[in-house]
Amino acid sequence: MNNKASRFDVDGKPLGEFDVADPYKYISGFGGFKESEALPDTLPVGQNSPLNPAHGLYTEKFSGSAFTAPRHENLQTWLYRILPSSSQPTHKESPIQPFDSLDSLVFSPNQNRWPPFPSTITDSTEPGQDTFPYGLKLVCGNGNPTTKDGFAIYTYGFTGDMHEHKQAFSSSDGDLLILPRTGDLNIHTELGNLYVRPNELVLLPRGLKFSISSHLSSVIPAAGYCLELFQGHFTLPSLGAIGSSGLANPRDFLTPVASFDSSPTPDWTLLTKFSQRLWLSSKPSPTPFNVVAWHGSYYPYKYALTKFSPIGALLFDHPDPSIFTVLTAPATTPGTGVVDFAIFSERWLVGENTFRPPWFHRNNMSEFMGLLGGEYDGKAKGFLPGGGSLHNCMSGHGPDKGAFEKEYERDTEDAVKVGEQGIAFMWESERVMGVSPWALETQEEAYVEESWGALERKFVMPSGVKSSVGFGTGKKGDFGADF
Ligand SMILES: O=C(O)Cc1cc(O)ccc1O
Ligand SMILES: [Fe+2]
Repeated sequence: MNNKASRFDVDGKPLGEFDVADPYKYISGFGGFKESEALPDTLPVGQNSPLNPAHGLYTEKFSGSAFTAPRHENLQTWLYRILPSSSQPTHKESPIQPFDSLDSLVFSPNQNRWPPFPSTITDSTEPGQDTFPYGLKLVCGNGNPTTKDGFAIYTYGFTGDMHEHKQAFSSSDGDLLILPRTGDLNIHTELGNLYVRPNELVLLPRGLKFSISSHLSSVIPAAGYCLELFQGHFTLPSLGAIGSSGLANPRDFLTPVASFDSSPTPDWTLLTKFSQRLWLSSKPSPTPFNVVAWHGSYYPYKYALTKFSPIGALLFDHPDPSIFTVLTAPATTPGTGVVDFAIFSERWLVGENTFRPPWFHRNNMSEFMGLLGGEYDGKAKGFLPGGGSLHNCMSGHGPDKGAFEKEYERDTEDAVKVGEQGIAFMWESERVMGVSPWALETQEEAYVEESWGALERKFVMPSGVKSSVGFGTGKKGDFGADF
């Protein structure tokens, strides 16, 4: 495995000179019970809510599921903190509302493609209104956070520093899955700190307060993709016949260790996304990053996509993209995702007598795709790093003419390495996706025509066969069944 695909600026040039080592410590492993304490002897022994918690801390429960959820889906964490969340100031609705409403989504059978999304989203010049929460822009989705139903897909871009402005953000609407494309994310959370680079994912669960800065933002804006999951949580896919390892291996998921700020000064602003609206703390709050120790099963994590171990066809035919599933958020229909997250990363294509790029297809599931760098082997032209595409339920798509012709003319069976320069990803859903008015305006009008309009007929009728085999005029007596 190499890490060539690790870092790119907005034009796709490697960013090596800005490389910074991840300064934080993590606990490894996907899911399950974890514990961490920033001060020794903080976690209670043999119980959760002792009469007098260590060091004069308060006990607070933080849950990601109903108390009564089945054990394997039950997500609860105990926090031992300097002050509980209830002591933080109440909220008032923000005069600035950065989040476009899901009520205005437009549903269309047409295919969509976007050129690179802008890396500066907010045009506000007010101090503090150029940070991550203000830089989220709704692209598409389906659902409603008040009924914990569905998801939303955003592009983001920001230059402001939440740490500097002492802003802590949380979404009560859902879990945030962030894929940075440019700019490292230095993230402080209630449960500890994460350093997330392009080609890594970070999952910040519903309700977790966090603050993001990007040390590169003075050079280039931090930009990327974000999915907010209103319904359930992501989990690793079952591997079935693959066996017990491969794809995203559980040990490569990293959760931060506890880390806290003991400052009593009330100089923080709490920003809360609640029912698609932004709320601000009614008065300055002391830091929410005051959790000294925690234990439980509800926490943030990060994962380097370059650690994904792809599994594929070794002899012939192109398999379904579900073999590249990193994480899945299960729907109620068994085997189906509210959102499946798949990646097309560095891998060898080896199929013999096989059209190796994706086939032409139209699917029951709807597919949003993005590109974190380089090229996607399914497209020759126009699908660019930082851009996106949406192929909704039953919308025909597949390789563009360039990719199709190149493969059709291939006269060698040599194995080919693809995905070395960057990773394409797909958020696939059982839901039909609606597109925001902003995204409709910024999409490329000529996408379909440019990609597939010039596909040539290659059909050759075998000699001696009538031109309407089996297909009559429909008029009386002409059923066409005369071949
Ligand atoms: O549309 C796409 O490019 C995504 C995709 C990839 C693939 O290998 C098979 C099916 C599919 O939808
Ligand atoms: Fe597809």
